[in-house]
Amino acid sequence: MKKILFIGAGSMAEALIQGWIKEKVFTPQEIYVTNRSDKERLQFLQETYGVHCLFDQAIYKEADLIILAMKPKDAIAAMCDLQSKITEQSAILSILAGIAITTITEYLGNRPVARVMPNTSATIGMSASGIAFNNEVSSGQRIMFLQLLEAVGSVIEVDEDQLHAVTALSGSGPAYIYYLMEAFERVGTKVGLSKDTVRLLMTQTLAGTAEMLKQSVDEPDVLRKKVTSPGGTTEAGIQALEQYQFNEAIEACIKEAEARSRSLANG
Ligand SMILES: NC(=O)C1=CN([C@@H]2O[C@H](COP(=O)(O)OP(=O)(O)OC[C@H]3O[C@@H](n4cnc5c(N)ncnc54)[C@H](OP(=O)(O)O)[C@@H]3O)[C@@H](O)[C@H]2O)C=CC1
Ligand SMILES: O=C(O)[C@@H]1CCC=N1
Repeated sequence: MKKILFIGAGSMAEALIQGWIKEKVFTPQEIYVTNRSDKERLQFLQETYGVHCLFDQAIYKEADLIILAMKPKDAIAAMCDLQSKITEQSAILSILAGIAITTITEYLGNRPVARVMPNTSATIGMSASGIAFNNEVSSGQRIMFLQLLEAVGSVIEVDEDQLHAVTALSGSGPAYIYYLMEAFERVGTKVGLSKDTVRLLMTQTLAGTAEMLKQSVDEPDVLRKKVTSPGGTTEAGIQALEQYQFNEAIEACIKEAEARSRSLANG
């Protein structure tokens, strides 16, 4: 039986735990979770998913894989605490935004590290993840890491530096879409629909649009033009988006998020 140890028990740890258990990648008995101080949170995870949250210190040395899942600002303290507890062999999977692999090996020693940027849709097996490895990762371990992320969605290997952009786009991406949905629901009720009706219409519209982009050979602008009748409703809506500088807003959003990811490395 494997031993997978999560250091950090927040939203993203829970998303991966849920996804891996649902996809039968690990059994709950194979998963160990710890945090800094929030005992109620650990109790919730233990009761909800059946994972181990109270365990012997020996587990640190026995763990096959250690997952760094605390906030970037807490990473150095967590790694300082971890360094004497783990063996030289254990591999690391880091989901920390911004923190370089070299920072991890500086604190935890030279060892196999996969740096991953998943998103919370891992909960339902729909994450879009970026991944980068250090040279200590063997070809077998590389396959293992890729399979772990494929089990909870899609995964693409990128240069480590590109993970900042991945973080700004797909790591944070679900929040942008939820924010968009909040706006649709707010305005949808102003133009006469119930919130439930807006939710139903727009979740299906988002899902259908994503599927069209996956299946169609056409570029997004071609697909957009097929919706946009001259003098019609879509044209009026898009003109309003342009008037409110939609493109500038999106550019600022992604650039700010990317820059924040880079700055997280500096604490
Ligand atoms: N949320 C998201 O959508 C995504 C997050 N990420 C990355 O995942 C990481 C976690 O994010 P998220 O789950 O949102 O964070 P949360 O704030 O939800 O959870 C952070 C967890 O880390 C624990 N923690 C803090 N310090 C330590 C420590 N020294 N030792 C052990 N555990 C510690 C906290 O414990 P306690 O509560 O007891 O303090 C808490 O359980 C971040 O690095 C983030 O960049 C990546 C992709 C998407
Ligand atoms: O907001 C954050 O910093 C993390 C990284 C990507 C999503 N959440």
